[in-house]
Amino acid sequence: MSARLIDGTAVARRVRDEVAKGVAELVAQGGRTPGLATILVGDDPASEVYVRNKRRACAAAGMRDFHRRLPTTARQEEVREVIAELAADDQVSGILLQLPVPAHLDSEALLDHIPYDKDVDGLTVKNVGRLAQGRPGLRPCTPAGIVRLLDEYEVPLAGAEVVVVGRSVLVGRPMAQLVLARHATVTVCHSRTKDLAEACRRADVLIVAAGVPQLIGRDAVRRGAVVVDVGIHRGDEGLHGDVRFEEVAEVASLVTPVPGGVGPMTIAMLLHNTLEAARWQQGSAAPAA
Ligand SMILES: NC(=O)C1=CN([C@@H]2O[C@H](COP(=O)(O)OP(=O)(O)OC[C@H]3O[C@@H](n4cnc5c(N)ncnc54)[C@H](OP(=O)(O)O)[C@@H]3O)[C@@H](O)[C@H]2O)C=CC1
Ligand SMILES: Nc1nc(=O)c2c([nH]1)NC[C@@H]1CN(c3ccc(C(=O)N[C@@H](CCC(=O)O)C(=O)O)cc3)C=[N+]21
Repeated sequence: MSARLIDGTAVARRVRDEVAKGVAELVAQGGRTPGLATILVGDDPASEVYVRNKRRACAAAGMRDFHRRLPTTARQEEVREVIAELAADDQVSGILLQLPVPAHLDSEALLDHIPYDKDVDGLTVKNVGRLAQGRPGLRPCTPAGIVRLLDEYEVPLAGAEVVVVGRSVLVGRPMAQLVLARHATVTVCHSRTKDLAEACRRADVLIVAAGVPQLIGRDAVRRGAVVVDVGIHRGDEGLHGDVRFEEVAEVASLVTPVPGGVGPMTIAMLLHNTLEAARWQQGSAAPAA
């Protein structure tokens, strides 16, 4: 392996320490303690793990932990009422509806009930629009965490060719917007892209969020490129991403591992967003781009 590893666990620890400091400062200045409310509908085991980790991290940073658990059978109105109650509670700075929700629920309609200044996932129409317009607002955690990782490793984005594989509302689209705001030349690939490997070979920075195990091999990576693997797949022998790590590490200059890459940053940025949201609600400016 010739690539250097991007250590997401280490950077995430730094971000979490910064947040803990920020929380203590806010409280020392007489502000309200930030609080994160997580909503989990149903009993998907992976979602349970994620939500548990988010809640722990939140408590470790000195924030209040609010949690609502609803059964798989919960009706749209029941979830909406829970969101409304949390929206009205000024101890709650951030509201996160864990996705996916059971298929009979309309997740877009539910997200729209989260006040935009408590939308720590950055998924409401208001924050998505703010990002698209290049205005300040709360940004989706995973792509924001990736930008932070690239900054920490001094990967230049201005003028760089960035290829994003995936166009989901949670990851691919906001990822493309964030690097565009940093003056990258952006290509977004998806399941209808004609020649994926060819498109990927353009990349100085290749960000893969397709949710397909082993999708990206060395034929899709230009020598010296930076490769960020967002995918998470739970196999018998542990976690894997969307990238064939061993072979890609032979040609890339920097690569994120799974686990220990993007995942820990997602949680760290959620805490960051919760602190920013609390400040915003208490009179500070909107979170900076
Ligand atoms: N590490 C972390 O913190 C996080 C990890 N994840 C993981 O990242 C992955 C992606 O998540 P998410 O964006 O929510 O997934 P979605 O399933 O919502 O989106 C996947 C995207 O990839 C595209 N795609 C699917 N197959 C191919 C293919 N063969 N070639 C090119 N593009 C393809 C789809 O295209 P189309 O639009 O045409 O269908 C779609 O745009 C998952 O493994 C998820 O578990 C997600 C969030 C956070
Ligand atoms: N509304 C919403 N917001 C999300 O941010 C969201 C979501 N729904 N649904 C699911 C995805 C997935 N996701 C991850 C978070 C942390 C790790 C993470 O911490 N991963 C560790 C490993 C953790 C483990 O061992 O399982 C790592 O990669 O090192 C991974 C994935 C957030 N998501």
